[in-house]
Amino acid sequence: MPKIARPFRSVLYIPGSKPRALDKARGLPCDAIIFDLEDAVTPDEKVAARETLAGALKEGGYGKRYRVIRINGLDTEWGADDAKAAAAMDADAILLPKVGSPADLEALAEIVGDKSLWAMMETPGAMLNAPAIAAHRQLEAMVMGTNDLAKDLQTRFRPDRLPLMTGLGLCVLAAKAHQIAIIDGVYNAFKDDEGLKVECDQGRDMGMDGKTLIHPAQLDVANAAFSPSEAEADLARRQIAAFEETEASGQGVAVVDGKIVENLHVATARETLAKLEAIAALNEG
Ligand SMILES: CC(C)(COP(=O)(O)OP(=O)(O)OC[C@H]1O[C@@H](n2cnc3c(N)ncnc32)[C@H](O)[C@@H]1OP(=O)(O)O)[C@@H](O)C(=O)NCCC(=O)NCCSC(=O)C[C@H](O)C(=O)O
Ligand SMILES: [Mg+2]
Repeated sequence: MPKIARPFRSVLYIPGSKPRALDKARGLPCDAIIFDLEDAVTPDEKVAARETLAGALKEGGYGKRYRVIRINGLDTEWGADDAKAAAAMDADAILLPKVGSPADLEALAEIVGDKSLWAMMETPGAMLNAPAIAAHRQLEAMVMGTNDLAKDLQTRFRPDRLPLMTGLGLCVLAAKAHQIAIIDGVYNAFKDDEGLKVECDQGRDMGMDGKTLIHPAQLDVANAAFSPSEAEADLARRQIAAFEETEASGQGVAVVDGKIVENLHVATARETLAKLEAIAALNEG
């Protein structure tokens, strides 16, 4: 059973210092929002951003969008105060940047109590400690920080993300083993829909639940890429029907479109249809 079962196709970062963007998000088709107090906010705006964000969340209006607050690291001058303030705000989870080990999450839990936690996975150390981080009792999701990871690895940008693949793969494995959500990193060229689509499809194929985004123009591409397609839904329905028919006749394997269908394929087919229902429920009202 996943720790948190709901769509996270599109997870939009919004700088906590920008009232206009905070307001605009109330009407944007994103599954979740990360209200950012870290890298999107300049040092001289950090304290004011905390107040601005507290006001926006108090006002509400974010509907069914999952609300996550990214605080500054606990090793910075703002981190502890951010954590205390975030614990008192009306949000669903708190996201800690540059998590290196479960001890970092434990230090945050000491301040925020039993709040749900998310972890930015964005350092080489985090990649190597991914299984232990994913096992933390309060952790609901991992978010890939591919900019910081690329910086620490001293890689060059490549459309195929080859230099990041080991880290991405380790985090996907850890998240799946502990049944928590995993959200892919941002695509910086926010006007390049084509490139974004390629990266979303790659993340989806790896098993990511969705993509973090930096601009509203990226939402439609991510929502489409991480939703089951019509063809996938149709295949899922046909696989379930064929398998039930085969089972009724006392056999364990059906064939659809020339390929075998066993009970594990039916489990995947049911997950596909459940995901579509969850997306429809999110879009209602
Ligand atoms: C990238 C931007 C700086 C571009 O901003 P701007 O030039 O204002 O864009 P537009 O004029 O095209 O904006 C059009 C309208 O959309 C609103 N807007 C823009 N961005 C957002 C947003 N993220 N959420 C909600 N609304 C947004 C504008 O207010 C305009 O509204 P209106 O005037 O009413 O029409 C900007 O998009 C931006 O700041 N994006 C977020 C950047 C960010 O959050 N960065 C940090 C997260 S990424 C990260 O940290 C990576 C990770 O840690 C790693 O290591 O990889
Ligand atoms: Mg980062």
